[in-house]
Amino acid sequence: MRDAPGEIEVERAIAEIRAGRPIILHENGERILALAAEALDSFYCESFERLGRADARLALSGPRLRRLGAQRREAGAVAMPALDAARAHALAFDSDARLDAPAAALSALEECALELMRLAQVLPAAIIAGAVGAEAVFARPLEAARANVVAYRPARLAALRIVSRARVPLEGAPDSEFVVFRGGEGLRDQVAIVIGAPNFARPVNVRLHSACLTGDLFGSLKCDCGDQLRYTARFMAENGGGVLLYLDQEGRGNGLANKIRAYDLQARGFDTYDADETLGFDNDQRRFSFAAEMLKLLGARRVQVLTNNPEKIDALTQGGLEVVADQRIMGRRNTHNVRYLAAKRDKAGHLIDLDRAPA
Ligand SMILES: Nc1nc2c(ncn2[C@@H]2O[C@H](COP(=O)(O)OP(=O)(O)OP(=O)(O)O)[C@@H](O)[C@H]2O)c(=O)[nH]1
Ligand SMILES: [Zn+2]
Repeated sequence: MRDAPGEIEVERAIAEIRAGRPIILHENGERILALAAEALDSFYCESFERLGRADARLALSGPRLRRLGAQRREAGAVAMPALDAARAHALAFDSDARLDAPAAALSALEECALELMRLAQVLPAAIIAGAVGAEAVFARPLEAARANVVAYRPARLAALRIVSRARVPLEGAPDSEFVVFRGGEGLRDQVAIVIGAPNFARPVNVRLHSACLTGDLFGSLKCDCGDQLRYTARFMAENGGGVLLYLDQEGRGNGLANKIRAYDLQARGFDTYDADETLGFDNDQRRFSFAAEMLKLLGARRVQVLTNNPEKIDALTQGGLEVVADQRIMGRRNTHNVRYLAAKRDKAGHLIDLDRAPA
């Protein structure tokens, strides 16, 4: 299957944003320059100045504006008549900053710029300016149509497909097959691990597991992910098989760099959700509809879900699967992760009974 031109354009725009270069977004003849706020440095300040206009704005997400003390709950933009990297960075991600100018509503193109920042997994804050004359100052900036950005997430869902599969024996689950999907969410492939020989005519054990490099791979003590992952594989191997989805949603969909930024804030006293909000993110960026599609592509219809997260159960039901049971799955509790687990229980409604977590 070949990607549509609109998707290719957005993928290139995402690569430009991640590389810290400005792009042009356009719709109906209106054109704006957008640059990730975290990429603004003295070079870009001078370049924007050479454009010769004082119309630059800093677009910020709703959570970030709330953190800065704004009254409005929606995303908004602050005027940046003289582009100043220190001020822009403070407003975009400094944990102590307060709003120093009023925030105005975003235009549709500015909203679109923030959506691209999220897709690119940089901080959701963008420097915006009119694009007139941009070609003379920046080396051929990439252009993307707003309509293509709007269509991108649904197109990625519809494009979900299996690209390869092979048997990979795992410790504790030697009869396992890795099935790799393209599409869905994030910047990389998705993985389904079919463990044993699940009988799809009966309710199948499933787990939706969002990637956690620190916990899954390195055994970080800050979360319970690694334990949950390994427990799931063993449980499925010993209980009639199952399907373990490993989803490219590092840091609740914020990406690894932003998760580590959040960890730095947590080291300074913020809990997991306050840290994300300080960086401009909602409690949870993840959507799980593509995970339901992966399960259906593998033949699952009725499922027993291993999770403490009610949103995953709702997403599978909404995605057309019949959830016949759900089962709690706890990693070990320790002094480093107990606050994280309690925050998930208290602020996000996860069904966590800390007294029953093994120490
Ligand atoms: N942003 C952010 N992400 C985190 C933090 N700690 C862990 N994560 C991410 O949170 C996600 C946890 O995903 P899952 O293991 O699927 O867990 P869950 O949504 O808690 O649900 P269940 O484990 O199924 O109950 C992973 O993407 C981790 O990388 C944190 O402090 N901040
Ligand atoms: Zn983790």
